[in-house]
Amino acid sequence: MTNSATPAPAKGLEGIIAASTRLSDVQGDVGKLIYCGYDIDELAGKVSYEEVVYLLHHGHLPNRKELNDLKEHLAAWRELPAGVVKIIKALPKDTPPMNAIRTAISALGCFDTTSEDSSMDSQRRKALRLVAQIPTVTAFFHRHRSGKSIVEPDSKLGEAANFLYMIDGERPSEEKEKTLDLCYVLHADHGMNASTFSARVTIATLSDMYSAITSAIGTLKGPLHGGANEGVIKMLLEIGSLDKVDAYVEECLEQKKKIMGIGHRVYKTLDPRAPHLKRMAQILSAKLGEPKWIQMSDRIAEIMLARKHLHANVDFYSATVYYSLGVPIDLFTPIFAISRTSGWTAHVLEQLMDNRLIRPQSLYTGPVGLKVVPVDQR
Ligand SMILES: CC(=O)SCCNC(=O)CCNC(=O)[C@H](O)C(C)(C)COP(=O)(O)OP(=O)(O)OC[C@H]1O[C@@H](n2cnc3c(N)ncnc32)[C@H](O)[C@@H]1OP(=O)(O)O
Ligand SMILES: O=C([O-])CC(=O)C(=O)O
Repeated sequence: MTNSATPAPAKGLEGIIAASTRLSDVQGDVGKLIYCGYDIDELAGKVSYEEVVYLLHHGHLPNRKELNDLKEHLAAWRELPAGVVKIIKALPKDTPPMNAIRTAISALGCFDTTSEDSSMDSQRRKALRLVAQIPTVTAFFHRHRSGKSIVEPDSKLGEAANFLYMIDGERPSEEKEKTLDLCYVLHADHGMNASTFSARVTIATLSDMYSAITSAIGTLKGPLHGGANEGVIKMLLEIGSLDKVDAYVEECLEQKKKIMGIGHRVYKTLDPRAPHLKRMAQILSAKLGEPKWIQMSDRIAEIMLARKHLHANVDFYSATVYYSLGVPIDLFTPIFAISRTSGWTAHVLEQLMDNRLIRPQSLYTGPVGLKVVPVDQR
């Protein structure tokens, strides 16, 4: 129901506070990101991804025993039901990995006999099990589509190392493992971003954990959200060299085409995750003898700041990090999803602890008072 006093909607829900959360605070005006009280700059390099998973799921950093228990659970829960492996192997090899992951996570719900158990103990178990299983799903699909045999998870390896092991079939170097671990830390949670909002909307109907995470994966996939990291590297490859950057960006601006990895709904200054990713990208690309990716990125960022007052976001430099690690381009967004599963599941648990259906209003702008004309007279 609307009338002339109804306020216009905030397009894209910009500026609307849709939920309270103790999980993360995105301070867009000053470019700060806080996880449960800790500044991302304080966490980066000091804690592992597993510690962040614990922080998000429990609200405090784990002590040694709590961390060891969490790692044991994660390692024990990585395996997939045979039925889900069968589904993954039946998927077309050329389907985008994000579609395969979305389907497999949904299928996991069908094979979990506790899927509809809404007790908080069961929800917590499912949350952590999904954090453990999404890397396996991703790696199994990748091996399947590459025509290679599946590599079973190695319970002796941590989350980052095990994922790299499952996709490559060999244990990663310490540098590779540490780099991916820090990427996971940086991507774990981010306030009421679109995919987290999807997860919360889904669980708020008292649906199940698998449905909520399936919704989130489908939302993260888009190029305006998590899918932008793949767009960034495709753009860099298309441009090809530093001397072609200016003309490329100018043409995009003229044609009102978006530059991937630039701009953010909340940050009006630099995304605080970007400098960490840029540092990693600089080190890795220099080692590979390919500094051009970072030089091109820097030039794009410089032009976009000068011309549009827009800054680089998390996806801008993560693209060069993953590319330099040798990760296939269409696994960039899945890596984001793997890490963000910790945040999504934490938000689902938080929503369930103080739930109310999420159901905003819409402003009707269509015609009124129409009369039905019989079908053959239309
Ligand atoms: C993990 C993440 O999700 S981080 C974001 C990842 N997404 C991307 O990197 C995709 C590129 N960026 C964008 O599309 C946007 O900046 C978003 C989606 C991130 C934020 O969008 P919004 O807050 O809705 O801003 P909106 O799209 O309305 O843009 C506002 C203005 O800035 C411009 N703009 C915003 N981002 C860009 C960009 N990347 N390239 C060129 N222009 C841009 C728009 O064209 C628009 O200009 P106009 O007012 O002259 O028409
Ligand atoms: O918060 C957002 O809108 C997007 C983002 O940076 C994220 O999800 O990490």
